[in-house]
Amino acid sequence: MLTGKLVTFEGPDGAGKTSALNAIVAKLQPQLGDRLVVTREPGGNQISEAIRKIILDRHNTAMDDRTEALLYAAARRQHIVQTIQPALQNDQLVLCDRYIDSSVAYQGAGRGIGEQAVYDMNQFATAGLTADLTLYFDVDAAVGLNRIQQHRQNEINRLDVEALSFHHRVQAAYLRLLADHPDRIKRVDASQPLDQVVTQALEIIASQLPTYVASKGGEDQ
Ligand SMILES: Nc1ncnc2c1ncn2[C@@H]1O[C@H](COP(=O)(O)OP(=O)(O)OP(=O)(O)O)[C@@H](O)[C@H]1O
Ligand SMILES: Cc1cn([C@H]2C[C@H](O)[C@@H](COP(=O)(O)O)O2)c(=O)[nH]c1=O
Repeated sequence: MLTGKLVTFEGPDGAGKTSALNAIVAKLQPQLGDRLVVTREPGGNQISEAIRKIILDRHNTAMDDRTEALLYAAARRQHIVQTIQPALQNDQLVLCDRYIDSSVAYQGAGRGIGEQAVYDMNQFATAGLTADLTLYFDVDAAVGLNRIQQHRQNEINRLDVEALSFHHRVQAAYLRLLADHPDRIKRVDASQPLDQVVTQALEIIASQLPTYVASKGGEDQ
């Protein structure tokens, strides 16, 4: 039985997901210890990280859009089987940097393969494993890309260098997902300074998953 919880972090490139995730982990680690699992997509284990290298390599300009979608889904399948599922069976709280919504937004809308088609393909890959809670880091696509250009020049991948119109399609798809799944996806205002982003994200996690994370002023769990 999957008694743990899966929390996913989503948003446009440069929204600040990874920065916020690192700060959240620093705050939750003392409370949760081994009960906390932190991972990312594509990646999280040796096989999925190897697939990540192929997908994000800027030299792979010949990669077909459907090949890209299938590689993300393949990395996800391996990640679920090797990392996420065992942690959920072990009652752990899994914080995952990106998951299936990224595929729907980037491959479905960004590449134009079709959001429903990419979702359906991922149902095969995930066997229906859905996040319990998704934090959507909401920032304008241009602001996110600008942050990467200004501060993260050393880590620009094959998707980051796509045209602004691609990133706008991705952002629009995310906003549709947010509207369509109000129970699962919660908005974080990622245009705020990082410390405020982290506070808001932690408040949401505490309010949605009180058995894992004590809310501010509440008793430690
Ligand atoms: N709230 C913020 N305000 C200003 N800059 C920020 C904020 N959050 C993160 N940054 C900076 O923006 C850059 C991108 O942040 P980060 O890598 O956390 O984004 P990300 O959402 O994980 O991006 P990607 O999905 O492309 O990996 C980093 O240089 C980070 O220091
Ligand atoms: C999971 C997933 C990711 N992507 C894109 C989004 C980003 O541009 C990169 C991952 O890089 P990050 O620095 O780790 O955010 O991959 C995607 O297009 N589809 C997906 O399913």
